[in-house]
Amino acid sequence: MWFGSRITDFVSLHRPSLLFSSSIRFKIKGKASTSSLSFSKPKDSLLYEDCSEFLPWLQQKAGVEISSFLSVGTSTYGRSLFASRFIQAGDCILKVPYSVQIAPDNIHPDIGFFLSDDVANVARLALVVLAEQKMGQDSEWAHYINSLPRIGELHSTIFWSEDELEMVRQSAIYQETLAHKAFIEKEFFKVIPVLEQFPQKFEDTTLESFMHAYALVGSRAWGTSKGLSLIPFADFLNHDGVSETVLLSDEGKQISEAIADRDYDSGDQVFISYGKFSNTTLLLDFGFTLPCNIHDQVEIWMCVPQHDPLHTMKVELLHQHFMPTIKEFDSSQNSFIIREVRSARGKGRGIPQSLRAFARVLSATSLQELKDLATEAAQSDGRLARCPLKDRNKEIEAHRLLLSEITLMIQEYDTSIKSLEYMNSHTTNSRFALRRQMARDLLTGELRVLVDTWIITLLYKRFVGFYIKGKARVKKNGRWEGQV
Ligand SMILES: C[S@@+](CC[C@H](N)C(=O)[O-])C[C@H]1O[C@@H](n2cnc3c(N)ncnc32)[C@H](O)[C@@H]1O
Repeated sequence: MWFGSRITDFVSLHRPSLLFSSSIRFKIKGKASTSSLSFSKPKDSLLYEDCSEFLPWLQQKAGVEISSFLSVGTSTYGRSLFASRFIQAGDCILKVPYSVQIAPDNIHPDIGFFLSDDVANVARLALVVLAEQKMGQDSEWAHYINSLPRIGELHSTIFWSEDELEMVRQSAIYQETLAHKAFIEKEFFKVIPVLEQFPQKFEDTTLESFMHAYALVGSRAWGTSKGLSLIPFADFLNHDGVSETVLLSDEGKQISEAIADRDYDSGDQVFISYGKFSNTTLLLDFGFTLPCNIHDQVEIWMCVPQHDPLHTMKVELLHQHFMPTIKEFDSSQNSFIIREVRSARGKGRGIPQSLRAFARVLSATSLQELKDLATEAAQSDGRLARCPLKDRNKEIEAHRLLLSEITLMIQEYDTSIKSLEYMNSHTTNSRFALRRQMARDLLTGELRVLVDTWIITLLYKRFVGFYIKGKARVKKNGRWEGQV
């Protein structure tokens, strides 16, 4: 679906972990099949707060109408936008001019002068937020800045305590969180000279407040055609994993706008899609999870064991064929992302080819087999072990290795999820309870993907086994002989 040719660009909520991709675009695809997932809450469950001054303030600042369809309120997701009248699919529900968006170039030129080029846009925008916060009511953006979540109100795993993080140690998010925190810390050290140069603006800034501002930007700035921007009002829209509404950027008219993908009754909460994100991304970058996320995925680590007599040759072969290795851990380890398979016929993203290839290399027991794999790769497109092994028993062995790895992971995930149940089950700490629920959503989603993959791997292994039986049995003199 394409909403008019005058629209020049899609914009997407910025992903901090994709800091170096300047423009991230998400195409609108066919509607995903999760009709059971509905994010519209019953109207009486909404906690309306008086946010009625926000839109008139922004419209006055912009000098144009921004929306006649939406009003600002509060729901269980924090600040939210609601239909103030019936919305029909295709209606343009908001138009926010570039003039009332906050971009890195809003940074005061004197401050910008002292910033080194390698300070990324997220950090620059975080400095704008910090400077405006410091100005308090004197800020021209005070209405907006005051409406943003405060320290302690964000739930990205970068703000989780060590004990809380322990809940998700099983998931790739654990290492990603540590890496992301280290990255933000580096950005902080880069901007310290600027903070010291302008004490009147930044004297109270600490690593904690910088991280908060950084996470605010990361969870609500949009990658637009003019770079990264905070778009007041539009950033009150919450995420629905199956929504087809995205924020669009019209460079000609210098506005960002959103088109409703469905009908909404007056009073319904209106949603948008931040992108096709797994719970790992949602939790790390936005501080929330979906209970049943159709974009769930899991990272699986495979390694060539040190005790394998062909260890060195296998690692070398994998290197030669560009299998990425993670040097910080162990040069013989590889990580693979497994995504959910969405239909009984195996349509969608199941076991990645690279993972099967890795398992095939792993199952080799002689130098000759490795040489054969290298020759086969050289004779085809250069990629290693992309086709089933000619020796079916070897193919079965490769998938048996995969199965045992996945089985182990399933057991570990199961143990972690069970331990969440027993953990302070009567806790009165609502923040901990919320984070524990997020940990549960994350781990159960990843476990679901693992179980699906386990079934597919098992079926494949069985199928190859039947094939061998069929080949090996030969009818001689009217009688079946050979391997059964
Ligand atoms: C762009 S802001 C949306 C407005 C936000 N609710 C607020 O209070 O300002 C993104 C934040 O909204 C919240 N959020 C958005 N969609 C959500 C969802 N489906 N479930 C839970 N929280 C959500 C998360 O806290 C996220 O970091």
